[in-house]
Amino acid sequence: MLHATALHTYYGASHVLHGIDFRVAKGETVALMGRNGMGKSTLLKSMLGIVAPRSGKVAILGRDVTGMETSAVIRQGIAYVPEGRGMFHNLTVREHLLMAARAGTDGRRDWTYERVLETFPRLAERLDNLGTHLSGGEQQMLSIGRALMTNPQLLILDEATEGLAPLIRRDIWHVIRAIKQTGIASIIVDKNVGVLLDLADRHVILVKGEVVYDGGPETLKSDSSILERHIGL
Ligand SMILES: Nc1ncnc2c1ncn2[C@@H]1O[C@H](COP(=O)(O)OP(=O)(O)OP(=O)(O)O)[C@@H](O)[C@H]1O
Repeated sequence: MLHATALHTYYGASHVLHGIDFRVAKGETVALMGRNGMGKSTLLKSMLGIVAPRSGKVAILGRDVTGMETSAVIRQGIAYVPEGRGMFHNLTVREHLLMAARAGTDGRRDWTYERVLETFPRLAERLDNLGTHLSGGEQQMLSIGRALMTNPQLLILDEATEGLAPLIRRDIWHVIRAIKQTGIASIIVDKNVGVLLDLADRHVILVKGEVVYDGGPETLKSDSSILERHIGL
C-alpha cells in the first residue's frame, strides 16, 4: 500500500531522518513508536510531501509519489489526521463533514455522511456547532470523521488521543478498532503503548531518525527490554 525507501530528511543543517525504510501493507495497522523528538512526525510529513526529504523514495499503491504536492499524495487514497486537529473556525460540523466527502480511489463510498454520524453520535447532536466550539474530544472525532468521509485506503493518526479525558479516549480507540475491522490500513502514533500492543499488526520504533525495531507485537510483549530501552517504559 505504502512503501518508503531510504528516506533522509533535514531541517536546515539538522539531519533528522537517517535512511528510513517504512512500509504498510493493504489493511495493515502499523504503530509508529519512539520517544519525543525521534522523528515520527517528520517521517509522516516526509511521506506526505509536507516536508521534502533530501533523498529517498515514496510509493503508494505502486505509484511513485516522491516530490509530489501533498494534495496529490493524499488523493492516492490517504487521510491524514495531524496533531492538533485543524478545524476551520467558520465551518459547522455538518460543513466540515460534507466538504470532505468523496469516493475512494477505488470508487468505494463505504463511509457516507450517515455512517460517520452513526459512528460518532456526539457529532450528530452538534451538526450546527462551529468546529472550534467543540470540546477537544469532539474535535478529534470530527477530525477522524472528516478523514473517513474521503473513503481512504490508509488512515494516518498522529497523537489522536493526546490530551483527552479517559472516557473520550476509550471512545476514540473503540472507533479506531472499528475502522480497522473495515479493512482500512492505518499508521498510528500514540503514547498509549499498551493499547497499541493489542491493536497493531506491526510496530516500528524510531530512535534518532533510525528504525531500531520493525516487527509484530509478540516480541515486544515477550521481551520487555526492547520497550524499556527505546520507549522508556
Ligand atoms: N520544523 C522544524 N524545524 C526544525 N526542527 C524540527 C522541526 N520539526 C521537528 N524538528 C526536530 O526534528 C526532530 C524530530 O522531530 P519530530 O517532531 O519528527 O519527532 P516526533 O518523534 O514526532 O516527536 P513528538 O512526539 O515530540 O512530536 C526533533 O529534534 C525536533 O526538534
